[in-house]
Amino acid sequence: MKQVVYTASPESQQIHAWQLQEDGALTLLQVTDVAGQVQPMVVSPKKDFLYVGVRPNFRVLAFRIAADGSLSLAGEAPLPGSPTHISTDRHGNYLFCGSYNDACVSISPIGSDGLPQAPSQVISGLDGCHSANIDLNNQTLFVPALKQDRICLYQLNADGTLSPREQAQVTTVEGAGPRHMAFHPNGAYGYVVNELDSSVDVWALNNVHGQVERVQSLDMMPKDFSDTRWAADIHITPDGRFLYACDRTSSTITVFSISEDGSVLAIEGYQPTETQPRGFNIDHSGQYLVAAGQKSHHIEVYKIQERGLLNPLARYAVGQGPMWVVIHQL
Ligand SMILES: O=C1O[C@H](COP(=O)(O)O)[C@@H](O)[C@H](O)[C@H]1O
Repeated sequence: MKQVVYTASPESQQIHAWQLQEDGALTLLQVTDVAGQVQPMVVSPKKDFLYVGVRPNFRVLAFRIAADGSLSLAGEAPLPGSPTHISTDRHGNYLFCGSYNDACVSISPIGSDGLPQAPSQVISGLDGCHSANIDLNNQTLFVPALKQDRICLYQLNADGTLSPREQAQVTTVEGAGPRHMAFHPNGAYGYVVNELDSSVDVWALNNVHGQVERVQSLDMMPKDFSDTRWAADIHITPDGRFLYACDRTSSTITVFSISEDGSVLAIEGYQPTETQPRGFNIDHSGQYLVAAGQKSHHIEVYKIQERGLLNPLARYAVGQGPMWVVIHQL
């Protein structure tokens, strides 16, 4: 399996592209200098573009991905606010952007050429909007509004509009601060990391009443942790067996195992990692996890072991302030 790891370093305005070798080693392929602070990134479902949110001139850049994984700028489109998180629908027809500072989520059509266009709809009033996550059947967009302790639920309509679902939102524990989300591969459960209390919630996406419902909340920090909680990212292995979430104050990745049906999490361990891990990701084979240290200016590769525990392999200097990691299967 040939894979490329992309890291975004906004302070030095660079995207690093690394070949991920079969043994987990990284080889630098390309450094792309970008006119702007690069932050969230996502690979198109058709695997031909890397979309990158930049600031302070808020826009999405579309980089064409060559056969070896190297990038070339192909186009750009405006965004309605500072891009905190970008994603696409499952078919690559629409790009979603969540903006924390501008409290909105937007949808932008993606042309048949793969290039995103200007937003066709902007939904405001989402204080601390932190991500936009389409479910596996491409029907419901989950949008955590961190400062409102709620996750808004929108239906993605055939005409490319978003409208509130009949169940328009779910709420977290007060002060939790929902941030990022991962879906179980069976499509029945979603996992949300809460920034402000460093907890993880398990959401049943279609309970017996056809509703989204919280079925478990777990503290992701060790029992003796007493500092400020500041969680960031969450990812699941492709086989749905393990889940990972990171906390930036303690620079820790918490390892969870997942019950076979996806409904129950259990903590397996805590992995010390790069200083202030704001972003990480898991490779497509489910063997490696790559974490970025926003304050260490390094990324670190881990081998995923039995019970999901992490074995550090090597660390690599990247640009300044790395905070987003995407892994692309060529
Ligand atoms: O995690 C966080 O994210 C928000 C939004 O980030 P931004 O890069 O879109 O500005 C940030 O303001 C907050 O302080 C931080 O904890």
